[in-house]
Amino acid sequence: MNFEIDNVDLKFGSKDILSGIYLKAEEGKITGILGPNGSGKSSLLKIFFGSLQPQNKLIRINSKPVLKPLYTSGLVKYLPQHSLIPGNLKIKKAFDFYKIGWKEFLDHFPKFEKYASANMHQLSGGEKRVAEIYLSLKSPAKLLLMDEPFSHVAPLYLEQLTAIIRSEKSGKAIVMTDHMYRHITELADDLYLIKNGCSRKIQHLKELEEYHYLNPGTL
Ligand SMILES: Nc1ncnc2c1ncn2[C@@H]1O[C@H](COP(=O)(O)OP(=O)(O)OP(=O)(O)O)[C@@H](O)[C@H]1O
Repeated sequence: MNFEIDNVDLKFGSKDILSGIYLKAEEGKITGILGPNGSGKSSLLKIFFGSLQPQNKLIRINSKPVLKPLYTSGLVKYLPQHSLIPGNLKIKKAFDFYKIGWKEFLDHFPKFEKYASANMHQLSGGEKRVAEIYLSLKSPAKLLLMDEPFSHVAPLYLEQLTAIIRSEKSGKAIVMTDHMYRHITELADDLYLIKNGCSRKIQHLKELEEYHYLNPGTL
């Protein structure tokens, strides 16, 4: 299955944010989006999901236009930049709600055993993010949109999560953006840079320096 978003024009008031953006996400691949602060990455994910209405856009699934918001299709899961799960919900309830096995989660992350009867707000920011990323990855969605998944996550958990991401990608199209660009460049099969309102498909990492996303000599 493949998902395309095309001709995205977004303005807030008189400010142009995105102009003629194109991005393709394919099943079995991780599509990375990089871009400076305020370049419109979160907005693009919201538009893809269907929760933000731009001035113009076209979404296609397997080359066929889709006019209804994608979230109504049941095919897409969106991990927002900020919290996904309410703080007053018990973590085990969240796993029940998503129909994801708590025991299987503990096999990966045994340190969470102590939170078996805790509310989400009792977890640290990074721990909460680990649980949210895991729930998103294990969801049956065909398109997974992840907005800055790695913020606040410590290196050991990051290693485990990237292994799970690699093992889950075969049946999904995963789109992710993060300022921890090395994680994105290592994971991504396809990479886009959003800058000055435009999207560019990156073929060689050196282009990230040429387009002034990274300082010369960073790579
Ligand atoms: N609801 C809104 N109303 C007005 N302007 C907005 C709104 N949402 C976002 N913006 C503006 O749109 C631009 C793009 O924001 P967006 O959050 O999509 O960027 P981003 O690339 O995800 O940024 P960051 O990397 O800092 O999270 C910013 O200039 C932001 O101030």
